[in-house]
Amino acid sequence: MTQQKVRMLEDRLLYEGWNTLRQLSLEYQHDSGVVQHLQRELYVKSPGAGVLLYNEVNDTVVLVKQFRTPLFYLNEEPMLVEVCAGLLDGEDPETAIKREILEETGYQVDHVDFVMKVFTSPGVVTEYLMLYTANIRDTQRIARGGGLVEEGEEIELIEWPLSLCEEKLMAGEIQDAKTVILLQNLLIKQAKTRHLQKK
Ligand SMILES: Nc1nc2c(ncn2[C@@H]2O[C@H](COP(=O)(O)OP(=O)(O)O[C@H]3O[C@H](CO)[C@@H](O)[C@H](O)[C@@H]3O)[C@@H](O)[C@H]2O)c(=O)[nH]1
Ligand SMILES: [Mg+2]
Repeated sequence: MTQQKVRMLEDRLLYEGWNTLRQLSLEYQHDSGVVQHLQRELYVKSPGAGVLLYNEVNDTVVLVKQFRTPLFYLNEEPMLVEVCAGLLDGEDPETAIKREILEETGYQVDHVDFVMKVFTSPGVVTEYLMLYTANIRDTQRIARGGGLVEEGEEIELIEWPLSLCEEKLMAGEIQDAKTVILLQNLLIKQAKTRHLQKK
């Protein structure tokens, strides 16, 4: 970017809690040369990581289901099915996601493959997610998982055949964006492999 296009006039703290709400005043220069004054609220939130756990032997995917407050607020079904994910908590993303996998699902995973970094809501929220896939086997499940009760977590494990995930994706029944991205990524990779094998 063109730092010269944008100049910070003020960065004001509106609220500091679990996350931080700020208000930026900016001077923004359009390509036409017109300079405009913008005020933008910003929810400053630490980054996270998410992982698609794929069991190649069973051809299944392990997902988590948990209560999500924003959906409750919107009067939507608040128990959301997602890939395992968590906040980085100051750790490097790979260490953080391996810890989350164990805490939430009970699987011990030594290797994860990086897929992509995505900004989850770039108009308002600073959050980005580091997304991974990991191959798991039944024998790697060394604990119950379920999340940290002392932090208010109650996580149900779900193991769905990949074919069922695909059906749900196509029916628009997977509502969490990081989960949609990772499932589509796996399905595209598998389709590409099949295509290459046919050649
Ligand atoms: N006290 C308090 N605790 C909170 C608050 N918000 C979240 N927590 C606690 O913070 C912990 C967060 O759990 P993680 O597993 O680390 O994160 P996550 O909620 O699964 O978030 C992941 O998915 C999100 C949704 O897609 C992502 O937004 C996030 O970056 C991350 O990837 C939970 O124990 C939750 O109760 C809050 O406002 N107050
Ligand atoms: Mg989590």
